[in-house]
Amino acid sequence: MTTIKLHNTKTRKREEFVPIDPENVRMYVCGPTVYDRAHLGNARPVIVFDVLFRLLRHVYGPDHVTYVRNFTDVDDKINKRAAESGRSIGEITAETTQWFLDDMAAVGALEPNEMPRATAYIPQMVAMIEDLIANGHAYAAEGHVLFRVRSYEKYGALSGRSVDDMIAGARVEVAPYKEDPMDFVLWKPSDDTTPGWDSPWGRGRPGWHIECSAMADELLWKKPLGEGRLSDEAKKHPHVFDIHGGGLDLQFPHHEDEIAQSCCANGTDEMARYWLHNEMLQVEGKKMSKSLGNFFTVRDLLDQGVPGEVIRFVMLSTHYRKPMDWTVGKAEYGEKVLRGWRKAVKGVKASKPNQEIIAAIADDLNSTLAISILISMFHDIWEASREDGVKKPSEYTIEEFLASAQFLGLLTDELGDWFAADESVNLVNFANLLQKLREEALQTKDFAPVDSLKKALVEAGVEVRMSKAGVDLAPAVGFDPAKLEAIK
Ligand SMILES: Nc1ncnc2c1ncn2[C@@H]1O[C@H](COP(=O)(O)OP(=O)(O)OP(=O)(O)O)[C@@H](O)[C@H]1O
Ligand SMILES: [Zn+2]
Repeated sequence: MTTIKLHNTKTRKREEFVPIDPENVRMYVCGPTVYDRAHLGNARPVIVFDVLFRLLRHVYGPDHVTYVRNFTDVDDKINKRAAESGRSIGEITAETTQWFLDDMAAVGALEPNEMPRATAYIPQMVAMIEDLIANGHAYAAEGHVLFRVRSYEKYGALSGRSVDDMIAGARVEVAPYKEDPMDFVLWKPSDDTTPGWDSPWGRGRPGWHIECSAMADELLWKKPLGEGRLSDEAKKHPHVFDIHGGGLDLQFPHHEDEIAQSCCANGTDEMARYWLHNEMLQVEGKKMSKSLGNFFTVRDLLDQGVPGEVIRFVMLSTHYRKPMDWTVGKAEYGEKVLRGWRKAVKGVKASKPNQEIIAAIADDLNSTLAISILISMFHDIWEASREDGVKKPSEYTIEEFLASAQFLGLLTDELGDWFAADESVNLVNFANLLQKLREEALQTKDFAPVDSLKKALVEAGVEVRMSKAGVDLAPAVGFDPAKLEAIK
């Protein structure tokens, strides 16, 4: 069996991944707050953990992996958006959730097994908060319930920092009902204008962190246990699951708070075995984020004609624990490479992925290495097929190359529409027309019609080569068949 190694934030070490129950590998990743289109940064954890999901399914079998990613559909940012736009909260969250699913499918992410919405798990959150109050880790005050951070001595272990250091670096809200400024909200009161649910502390709504603790426990522990799916070994580690993921920006406070809530409510000494954090997608050295306003959405790029497959390729080219920038140059390069690959695998049936690719991903998700192996595999196969007499045999097959790319979620049928659209356009007619105009121009000495057609073709992303031998047209980077339609 393939050995998987993962960098565990908790120990700050690369460790061999050993699941609690290999028949039921369990992973939770924090999902989006649904009030706006996903920006490109939001797509990074989705793609990173999709690669891990594919690896786990490959190693343990697709029926033996449970991946849960939530939708935060109760949050003050959503309330604010609803108030500003005059639309209902339900309408905004339903629309944004669907946008997110469409945009993430466009970059080739498989859907997780469970995608719980926070508002469907309020009773579980209330029950967990009641447990925390009962065992002294939380207290109710003025309609709020707060987690007593100083009551959990391991608080801060994930980040490796002391509580005092963290307070110094964070914006903690001081409020009269708090025993300590560091204490965080588990429940807060709602007025008539904000969504609320009845609770032992009056009508209110949950704080952000509690939802992940409650939903992870419900879907990764209680549900599989109830269905009789967990092994005896797994039952020896109640409430604990294998992998918890998210962006590095969530490490503190969100993940520290999740750990504190889960461990204190469940009486465990860990929430998850392995904690993985992706680094940030940046814009000029700063995290791309909605609050900073320095973002563009995945949909913006798709609308500009950047194929979702190219976005995926560019993301995979940088290791998940390194910050990265999006550049036009990277997208152009990705499109060029993918166009060449897609041309070569037309009609090819995938066989089995190459072991080197799997080994690269199993080594702390080294997708950068996996992409460079794919590039050299392709080059090797191409060299072997040259018809200039200098053939050298390739150790790879094109079927294996295709399976290896598909293992990374590239060259799949689902992501192939952009290339099919390229292919369906017959450039020969344009080449003939250009040739005809050129011949006429040589007689009339009026080259304006030639120049104007050439300009329109270049604007549509067509590479135009004119020589004595004739006219040669080929799709280039940014090729947009829709613009060709307009020329007709
Ligand atoms: N620039 C980024 N690069 C990589 N991951 C990111 C980036 N921004 C957000 N994420 C991740 O996307 C997911 C959803 O984050 P969230 O909805 O809080 O977005 P956000 O842009 O950070 O919002 P805000 O600025 O309003 O806090 C989280 O897992 C988060 O870690
Ligand atoms: Zn979370």
